[in-house]
Amino acid sequence: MSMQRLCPPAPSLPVHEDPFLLLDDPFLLADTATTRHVETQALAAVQPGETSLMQRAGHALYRLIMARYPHAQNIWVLAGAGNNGGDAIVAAAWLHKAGKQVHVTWLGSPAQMSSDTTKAVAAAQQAGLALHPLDSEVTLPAIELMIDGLLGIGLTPDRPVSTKIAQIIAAINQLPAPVVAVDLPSGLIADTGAIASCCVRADTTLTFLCAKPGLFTAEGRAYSGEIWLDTLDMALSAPFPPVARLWTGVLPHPPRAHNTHKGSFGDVAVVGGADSMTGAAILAARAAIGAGAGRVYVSLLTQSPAAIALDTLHPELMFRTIQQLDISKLTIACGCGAGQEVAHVLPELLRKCPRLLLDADALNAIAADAALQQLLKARAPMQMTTVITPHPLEAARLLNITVDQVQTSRLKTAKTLAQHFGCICVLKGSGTIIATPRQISLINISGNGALATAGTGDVLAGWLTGRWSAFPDEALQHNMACGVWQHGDAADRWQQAGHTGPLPASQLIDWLLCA
Ligand SMILES: NC(=O)C1=CN([C@@H]2O[C@H](COP(=O)(O)OP(=O)(O)OC[C@H]3O[C@@H](n4cnc5c(N)ncnc54)[C@H](OP(=O)(O)O)[C@@H]3O)[C@@H](O)[C@H]2O)[C@@H](O)CC1
Ligand SMILES: Nc1ncnc2c1ncn2[C@@H]1O[C@H](COP(=O)(O)OP(=O)(O)O)[C@@H](O)[C@H]1O
Ligand SMILES: [K+]
Repeated sequence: MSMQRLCPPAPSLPVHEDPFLLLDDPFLLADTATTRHVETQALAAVQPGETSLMQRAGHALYRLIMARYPHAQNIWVLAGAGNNGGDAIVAAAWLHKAGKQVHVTWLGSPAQMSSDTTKAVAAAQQAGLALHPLDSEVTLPAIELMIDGLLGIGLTPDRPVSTKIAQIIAAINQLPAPVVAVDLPSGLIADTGAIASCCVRADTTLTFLCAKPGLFTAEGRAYSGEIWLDTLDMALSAPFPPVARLWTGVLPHPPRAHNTHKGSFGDVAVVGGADSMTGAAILAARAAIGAGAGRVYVSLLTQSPAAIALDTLHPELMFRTIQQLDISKLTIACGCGAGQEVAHVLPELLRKCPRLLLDADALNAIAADAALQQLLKARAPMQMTTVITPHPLEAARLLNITVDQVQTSRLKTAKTLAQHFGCICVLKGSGTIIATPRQISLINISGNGALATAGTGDVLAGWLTGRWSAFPDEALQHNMACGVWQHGDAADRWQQAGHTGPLPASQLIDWLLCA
């Protein structure tokens, strides 16, 4: 069975430590250059008389449409001039043979067709299916389904979508009928998930041969809908390095053993909560205890005498000053609502804390101070481990680039930060990336816009720190990826329960705890 749904994923989590056998693992993601290599090899592997890759792709598309949209009778197929359009034309011919009312708008011309597209066009016409130029009117009474075969991996990323295609994309996005995208929603850049200038908003995307990272991060999730992969029955021999891997679940842990005690799960401190932002530190601390830490301390940075010294809803949290804590024995989350005060405590934390997660204001302080950057870089060689959890603006500040530059190259940005500072980088946002200096980057698949509300990042920081403290022997990248996945999964369950608005950060903790 070569077709499978990647997103939302099936509940099981296959963990592959060896990332070099592309196609054996549907969760490995390939960039366009690799996809083209795979395509070349796949084309060479097709024996004379066997169906071509385009025929397989078009037939897979037809099967998916018949399964997902069986009642759609009136179908508008938008076929571009390249092979993406060829795939759509093959599917259109099958749909026509199945008795559907199919209207094909084709932007290609006989003078500029690949040989596979030439065959697809000829076969469609032989089957009695007309291919209409753009200026002819769509005659379908009421369109029930659209097939977007305008642009695939051949989209030139550094040039805006042409006016003609942009107008078609605008028309598609205005119509109420669902859209099935061929390989990629047209306009989405396969390698990054950025959009060229406009993009088809698909309900379902069927991608071919290899899954592409752009479907899963940046704008990808918003434009791709449900994502399916068809490997076109290719069994390829040569290994290709993937660019990233999807992270789709949580690794199982044995239940807490009978003979454990609070000391078995480590101590966490949350350093943050400057004036008027104490809530951020409380959120992180509550999340840390929920994630499994044995004891959780809160070190508030506020100087206000009115600052809280007890969380009445979570009296298990202990309020201490940093001076009262033994930094060298703790797992610390620093930054949650920490304001500018954090710059004063960071040097000591960076020098002494063995397991340090840096978020928000801690990252902003480091971005603004070369000496702090040196201290951060010095940690890895001294066997001290760091996780940073920037959102795109914090990542931009750390690298002195723009948010747009971050969002148009999220995988590269996360890897650069991990390598530059010798840490694990959790680059937040839709399709959160978990990068390390050397391992393959992971893209988290869970989560949704309900998380776009203040404080959910503080909850993530605390949750990850709590997991780190409770499971110190688990491979850190996987540990952090599991925590990121749980955080997103809580928001997915919240939506599945029928909520449509934002998920308040304090409630997010409750949803994390009732997984
Ligand atoms: N590899 C695989 O796994 C397999 C690949 N297969 C399929 O082939 C697809 C790739 O086909 P492809 O190479 O022909 O490119 P494609 O996406 O049709 O785009 C080319 C067209 O887009 C146009 N164009 C480009 N940029 C533009 C812009 N900014 N604005 C406007 N136009 C722009 C460009 O025009 P030009 O640059 O020539 O002016 C040209 O007309 C792939 O996605 C998959 O569906 C399957 O059949 C089998 C397995
Ligand atoms: N649209 C979205 N899809 C998936 N995750 C999201 C989305 N918006 C926000 N999130 C997640 O919510 C959290 C927000 O963190 P952050 O921006 O630091 O917020 P704050 O600083 O207010 O706590 C991150 O984990 C981020 O990945
Ligand atoms: K497309």
